[in-house]
Amino acid sequence: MTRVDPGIEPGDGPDAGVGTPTDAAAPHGDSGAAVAAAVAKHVLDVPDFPETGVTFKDLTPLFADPDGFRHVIDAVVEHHGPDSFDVVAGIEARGFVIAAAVAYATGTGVVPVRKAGKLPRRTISASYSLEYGTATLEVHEDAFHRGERVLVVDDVLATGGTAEATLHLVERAGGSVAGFSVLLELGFLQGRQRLAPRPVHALLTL
Ligand SMILES: O=P(O)(O)OC[C@H]1O[C@H](OP(=O)(O)OP(=O)(O)O)[C@H](O)[C@@H]1O
Ligand SMILES: Nc1ncnc2[nH]cnc12
Repeated sequence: MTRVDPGIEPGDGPDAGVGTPTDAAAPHGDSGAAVAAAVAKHVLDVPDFPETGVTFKDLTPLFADPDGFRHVIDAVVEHHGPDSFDVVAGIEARGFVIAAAVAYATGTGVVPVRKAGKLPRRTISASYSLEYGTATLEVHEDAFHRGERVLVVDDVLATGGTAEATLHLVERAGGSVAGFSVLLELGFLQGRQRLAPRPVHALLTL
């Protein structure tokens, strides 16, 4: 199946909400420069979203690009190697997209880590703050088997609040975090430090 490019270029239309290519002069990350460049190519910076002062990194063009998407999923799978985790936890919302593809490629399953109030059965929850506000994440209390090795995936690691809350949920639910994979890390926000000593794998670090 060939996807027709909608032909929208950064800078088309009114400025507000269009986005500009992210500034990654020498792209680097934990899977090497080529993978980092493949991510950077499809990231748009959206100023003042969702609130004034925040530059939002929009990865939806990366998900929509067939080569880009395949490239990043392959890089995550390759990094972790066979039999290094039992299940993939995807963080709502964009982490779901990555988790499903990684799980399919590795013959594992997906556990959704959801925003509060979305899961139908008994949950455990953890609240946290991020660049723009506070939120609560939940998993079903029986989401993980005891000792199950969990790969946690998301699109962006910024302050690390979201990932750290997920770490606590996995551990409280009886699992153990084998590692984190993100497509984009905002290194200046030092989220990685909050997750130490668990391994963090970022395809592009800005
Ligand atoms: O490292 P942190 O500072 O915690 O930020 C990272 C989180 O922020 C974004 O999600 P967001 O909370 O915007 O939710 P959404 O995916 O539902 O839009 C992103 O997808 C990560 O989950
Ligand atoms: N600047 C940002 N862009 C995209 N997702 C984010 N999550 C937290 N900060 C973010």
